[in-house]
Amino acid sequence: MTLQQLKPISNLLKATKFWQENYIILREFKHFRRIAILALLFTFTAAAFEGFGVGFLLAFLQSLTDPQAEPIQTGIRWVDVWFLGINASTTDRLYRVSGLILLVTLLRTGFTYLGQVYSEITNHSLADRLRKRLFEQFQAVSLQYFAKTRSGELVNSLTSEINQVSLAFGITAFLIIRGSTLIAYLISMLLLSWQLTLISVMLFALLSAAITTLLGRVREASFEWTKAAGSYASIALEFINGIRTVQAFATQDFERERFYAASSRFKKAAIKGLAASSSVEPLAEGGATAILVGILLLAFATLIPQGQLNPAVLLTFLFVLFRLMPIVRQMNGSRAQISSFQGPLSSIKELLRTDNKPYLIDGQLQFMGLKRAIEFVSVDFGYDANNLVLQNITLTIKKGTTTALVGASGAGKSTLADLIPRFYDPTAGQILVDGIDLRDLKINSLRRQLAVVSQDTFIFNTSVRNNIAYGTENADEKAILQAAKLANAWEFIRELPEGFDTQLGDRGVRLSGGQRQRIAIARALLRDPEILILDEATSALDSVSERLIQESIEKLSQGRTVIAIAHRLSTIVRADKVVVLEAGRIVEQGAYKDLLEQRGKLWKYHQMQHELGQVG
Ligand SMILES: Nc1ncnc2c1ncn2[C@@H]1O[C@H](COP(=O)(O)OP(=O)(O)OP(=O)(O)O)[C@@H](O)[C@H]1O
Repeated sequence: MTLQQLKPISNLLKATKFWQENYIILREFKHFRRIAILALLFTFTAAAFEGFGVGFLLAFLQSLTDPQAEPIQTGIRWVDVWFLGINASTTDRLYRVSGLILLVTLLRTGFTYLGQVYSEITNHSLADRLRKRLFEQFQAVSLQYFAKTRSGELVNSLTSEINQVSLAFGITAFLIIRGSTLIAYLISMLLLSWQLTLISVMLFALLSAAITTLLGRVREASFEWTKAAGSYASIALEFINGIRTVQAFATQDFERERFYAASSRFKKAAIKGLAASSSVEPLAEGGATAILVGILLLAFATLIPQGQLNPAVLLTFLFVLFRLMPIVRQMNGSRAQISSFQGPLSSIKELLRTDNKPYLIDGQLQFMGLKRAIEFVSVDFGYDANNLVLQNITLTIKKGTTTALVGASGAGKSTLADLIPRFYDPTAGQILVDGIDLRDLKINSLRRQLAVVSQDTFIFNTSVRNNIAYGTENADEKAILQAAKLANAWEFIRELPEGFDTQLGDRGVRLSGGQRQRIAIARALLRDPEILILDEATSALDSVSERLIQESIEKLSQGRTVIAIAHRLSTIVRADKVVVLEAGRIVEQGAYKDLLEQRGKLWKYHQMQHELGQVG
């Protein structure tokens, strides 16, 4: 069967509610559909052999219990003569049929094995695709999304929830595998005795209805469980990330309460979920045993005395029923498990949705470098629509100049700077680069010409060398060394146990604030950006580090267009333009000297800072 011939089947599938609800995940199967189809083919072949096995078993039992009766035949002459040995002696027939049973069993187990392996491959390929899709999603959404979402929940989704979703699909595959065996058995049962089959099916249907009601509760409990797990992960991550603050503020008791409460909520939700899902199997098992006993009694009381059933058929029927019962039980257990994965499933589906998240739409034009100026034209911005953080910003930043942003904490300096690399888009107004709207430029072509040096530079868990070369392709050793020297970082790198090869971050050496900043400066120097965004450190450094950093920042700033979130008087004095922000509005802008002469906001600000002995 070619993939083209499967089209009608896939169209039928797409019309189902199951497809529509899970479309966002199911469409991933197209990337490994051949493997998925092979898994199904192997599974169905194994089921077919299961059916043949039952037929041969009946032939065997009949030859054993009633050797005089007409041997069971398939109607295919050569099969009946050669394999079933209808013309041979009873003993010979028994040998041949036993051989057939053995052969069919071997083939069945072989195909079952292949079916399982291929469905596992399908399953893990799905998890892999989903992880990568989520990664792409997180890369594509605007930073605004992350400002509103708890990172612990996102980490939980990327790790544990994805696994649960892939497990849910693994179990679905298992249900298909077991379901096809079940069908093979049902067909065999119908051929053996339609009366007994009818009664069994009716009783099992009743049992299944009872289980379905129970599954509703399992599903509900699973949503609570997912919520509790996400919230726990979030609190745990916050606790680990904030451990220094927790200890410094002696808030261990407060954090303990929060952590314990989250952990207990998690425990309670998990117990509730597991209690609900675990009640399914015992119910299924008890019910199935009762059904089996009922059928036995019925057969002995009516069908056998009336001659409608011979003992060989009853024995085979019972054999099939015995084989069938664990399958029904496992299938019900699996249904319970799938229900308990509804929470993670819907959370992953929610994360994959693209219609309810903010995205930065990439532009078409290549940024070829700044020629004249960056202009803000009546720019408004708010992290949410009804709360503007920047209002009516009109500002020109000329190429090659340094612009210092000054203002009280929370005035909007960082937010204004964040609009230039398009971390966020303006809510109203425009930002123009040489007359072209920032939104029309290819984001990466713009960002490649830009470096941000900030006080909270992220140091990756890798070597010093890789940390400096981060974001610069094909950086050679000489250039890295030169950048480190210019950034005044070489002095301390040289002292590290393995120099440039020393591992930094979690697994290695921890750097001081000033050292981190010098790594950031070296990183920016190597990148050689045209536009530099400088978020000066507010934290006080010792005078030596301060001077070293100051010096390297001056080197870094030479010949570039610099936007500095300025806390140091030296930066403000050197700036070509000073922009004073107050509650998201520009209240003054101009040359430092001119503004001081005007005795306006900057002057007042300056006076105040002088009294405190600082500028920032
Ligand atoms: N991710 C965010 N989500 C929502 N609001 C934010 C976010 N980041 C900043 N804000 C808010 O925007 C306003 C401006 O913040 P911003 O960080 O730009 O100020 P700032 O002048 O740089 O302050 P500081 O000097 O303290 O860094 C503040 O009221 C702040 O609460």
